[in-house]
Amino acid sequence: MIFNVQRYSTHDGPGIRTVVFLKGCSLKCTWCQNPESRSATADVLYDARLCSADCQHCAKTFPHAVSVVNGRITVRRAQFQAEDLCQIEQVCPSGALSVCGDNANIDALMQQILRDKPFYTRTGGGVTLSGGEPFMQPHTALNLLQRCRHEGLHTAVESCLHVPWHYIQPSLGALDLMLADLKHVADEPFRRLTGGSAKRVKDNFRRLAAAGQKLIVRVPLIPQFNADRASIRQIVDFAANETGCEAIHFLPYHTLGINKYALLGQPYLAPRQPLNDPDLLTFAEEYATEKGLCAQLRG
Ligand SMILES: C[S@@+](CC[C@H](N)C(=O)[O-])C[C@H]1O[C@@H](n2cnc3c(N)ncnc32)[C@H](O)[C@@H]1O
Ligand code: SF4
Ligand code: SF4
Repeated sequence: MIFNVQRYSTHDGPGIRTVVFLKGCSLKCTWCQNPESRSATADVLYDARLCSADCQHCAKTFPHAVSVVNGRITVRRAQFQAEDLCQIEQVCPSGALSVCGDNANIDALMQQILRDKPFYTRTGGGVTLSGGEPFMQPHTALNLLQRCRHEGLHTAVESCLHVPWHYIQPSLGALDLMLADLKHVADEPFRRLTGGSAKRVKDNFRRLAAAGQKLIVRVPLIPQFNADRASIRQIVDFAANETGCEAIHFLPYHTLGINKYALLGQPYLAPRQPLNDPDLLTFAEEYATEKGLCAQLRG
């Protein structure tokens, strides 16, 4: 199940890349820029700004999932049946209702990826799997990585590492670069704001180090979570001492995904202002450099 294929990306590994976004994640980070990636199945999105509420085709076709209350459309996303999903975009003339997520045909996906092979070759680029958490679909991830490797393409994965090791390990033989998040090293804040276990992530970092995996650590800097000097010190110390990474990238918190929560009918629980703390970013860069890491701020 994939939800997007993005061509000509330059932020998710070296060179020009195609990024394939897989659905499903075992974390629920409150700040996630891709909330539509988190469930493993297709999501119904409803954008009230595009709906005139006049036609009411949706309520007539899917009375079990859509009703009209005081002239306004009310969508109960969980009530849509699997067979409704392929009709939704035909039924709604304005695009207010749409479906996110599709069962990928790997052959068709590879054909699409290979169209840009000249760009990858010229720039040292390739293919990055992202999400969601790509390793939540371990067989699809392995299949795609092996096929890209067979075609001579550089391969990368963006992962939160919050999965059982045996979901990750088989892919390592076909993986050139792991871009792995180290969101926090302390269990309490990690559990509170992502719903997961920092220990599981740290254990997987140690296993990647033991396997000699080429690795870049990424740290999203999130206010009221880890965007403070004490947390940054702890994270950088772990990255420097236990991961064998070649670089660390800090990603300042942004709110670009905020509108997608409304489309999913979910509340946005993270801060509404992006991180704006140049001194903290300078501190993070300098502290990581002091610890022997190649540090970068990424937009
Ligand atoms: C959407 S995630 C997908 C990969 C994987 N699930 C993960 O979290 O590493 C891609 C990158 O975006 C970062 N990210 C997600 N939401 C963000 C936000 N609101 N601000 C800054 N970075 C964010 C993640 O930390 C991760 O490095
Ligand atoms: S079919 Fe689309 S435009 Fe028409 S009422 Fe339903 S959501 Fe609105
Ligand atoms: S791990 Fe990544 S995809 Fe999953 S919720 Fe967190 S930021 Fe989103």
